[in-house]
Parts: sequence; structure tokens; C-alpha cells
Amino acid sequence: MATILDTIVKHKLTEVRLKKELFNISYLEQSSLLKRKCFSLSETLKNSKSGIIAEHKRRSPSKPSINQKLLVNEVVLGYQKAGACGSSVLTDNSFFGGSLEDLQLARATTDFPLLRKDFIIDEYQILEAKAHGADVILLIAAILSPLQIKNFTNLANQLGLEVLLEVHNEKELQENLNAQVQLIGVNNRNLKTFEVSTQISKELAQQIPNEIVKISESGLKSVDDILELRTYGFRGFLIGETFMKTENPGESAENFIKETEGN
Ligand SMILES: O=P(O)(O)OC[C@@H](O)[C@@H](O)c1c[nH]c2ccccc12
Repeated sequence: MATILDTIVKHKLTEVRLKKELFNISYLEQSSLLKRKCFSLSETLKNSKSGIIAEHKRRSPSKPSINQKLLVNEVVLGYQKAGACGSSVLTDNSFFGGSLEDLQLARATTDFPLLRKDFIIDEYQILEAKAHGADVILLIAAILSPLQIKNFTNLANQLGLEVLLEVHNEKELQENLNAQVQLIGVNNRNLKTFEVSTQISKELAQQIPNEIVKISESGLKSVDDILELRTYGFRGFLIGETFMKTENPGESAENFIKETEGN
């Protein structure tokens, strides 16, 4: 049976093919953002006490409405003021209600690391990420071959972007250990079944080499989750829903971050 991830990837392949027909590379090359020097998420995380990366997410396939009314620039500015290490901005429209305009608005309002959160399946999207103000791209091991991950990482690094490689099992991690990514994220949510458990982060942590920054992603709700995962070597924590489902995500992030720093 086709999983939601299969459906998203199928849709994405069509979306990117159509976009490449409409806008060729020279269209992206006009962006002044291509010349900017990126912020380093890995360095920011290494120097941070809290390690929180706060996400802007309106909806998801598992939650049809998380927060549809707030403006992206207000949310990410709130996150920066709260002391987050960076922000993740969903740019997939069909399944998450985000857009590249969201990323560009976030870039215009903040000066901290921004992750383009999308399903990257083509080099075009990497240039597009830089052209809209990203500092980091997400590569999802479940939808790419090790060769694609290597090639995409090379291109991203040439553009000055860092790569967060997302894995969900031992095989995905082991077969990509030589890809030269700066950050590895263990997704606590199984993108095929939506099941969430931090157990997988704990299991994979020790297999991630020390020079790569470890991030635990998804389903993180409490400060205790963070404190426990820190003992396994995680330096970064990607949190969306816990902040976005409140009326003031910036304020929620601020309280959360203060608590993690105090411990
Ligand atoms: O809202 P949460 O459960 O805190 O999760 C945030 C983030 O990890 C999640 O949105 C995510 C992780 N990997 C992804 C890949 C695509 C889309 C979304 C994601």
C-alpha cells in the first residue's frame, strides 16, 4: 500500500518538473539572496545551551490544522527573540500549507539560521532554497539514494548551505555516514505510519559520529524530553507542534527555552 510519504514524493516530482519548465535556473540566479553568506546552524548549536530549533508549521498530513492564522514573520521573529538557535520553515504547500514566500519573509525578518523544510528530490530545489534565504536544507534519507544524498550535499555545501540529513532507522544512517553532512537528525516520527517515539533517537545516537551535530526531531513536548535526550549526546531539538499549537508560539518557545537552560 502507498504510504503518505510515497504520495508526497509523487506529487513533489510533478511539482518540481512543472516548475523547472516554467522557471529555469537563470530565473533563480537573479535572486540577490544567492550572494549572502549563510548562518551556520551547526556552529550555533555547538555554542548553545538550549539547542532548540523552532518550527513554523501551519498544518501537516497528520494534523489538518495546527495554527493557520499567525503570520510567519511574527512567529519566527518571536522564536528568535525567545533565544532559539534557528527556525525551520515548511515550504511544502500541498501537504503542509507552507511556501517559499514564507521562507523569504522569515529571512527578511530574522538574522539567525533558517532551515528549508521540504521534500528535496532535485538539485533545482537546493538552488531555490538558497535563492529564498535558507541557510540549511533538509535531506530525507527515506526518499533519496546514498548517491543522491552525496551529490545534493556537495551542491549545497558549494552554495554555502549546511545539510541536515534526516534518518529514521539504522540502515538509513549507516549507508549515508560518508556523505559529509554537518547535521544528522533522527526523526522520532515514522513518516510512513506517523507513530512517534523518542526511542529511535536513543537507539541511533551512539552510531552518529561525534563530529556531526546530533538533532532529535518531532514529538518533543516537555523539557524532560530534552534533558533526557541530551544525555544521549543530542545538541539540537527540532520542535514544531508544541509551540505552534499555542496562541503565541514565540512566548511558548521562550518559556520552554528558559527552562531547558536552567537545567
Ligand atoms: O511538530 P513536531 O512533532 O514537533 O515536529 C517538527 C518536525 O520535526 C517535523 O515537522 C518534521 C520532521 N521531519 C519532517 C519532514 C518533512 C516535514 C516535516 C517534518
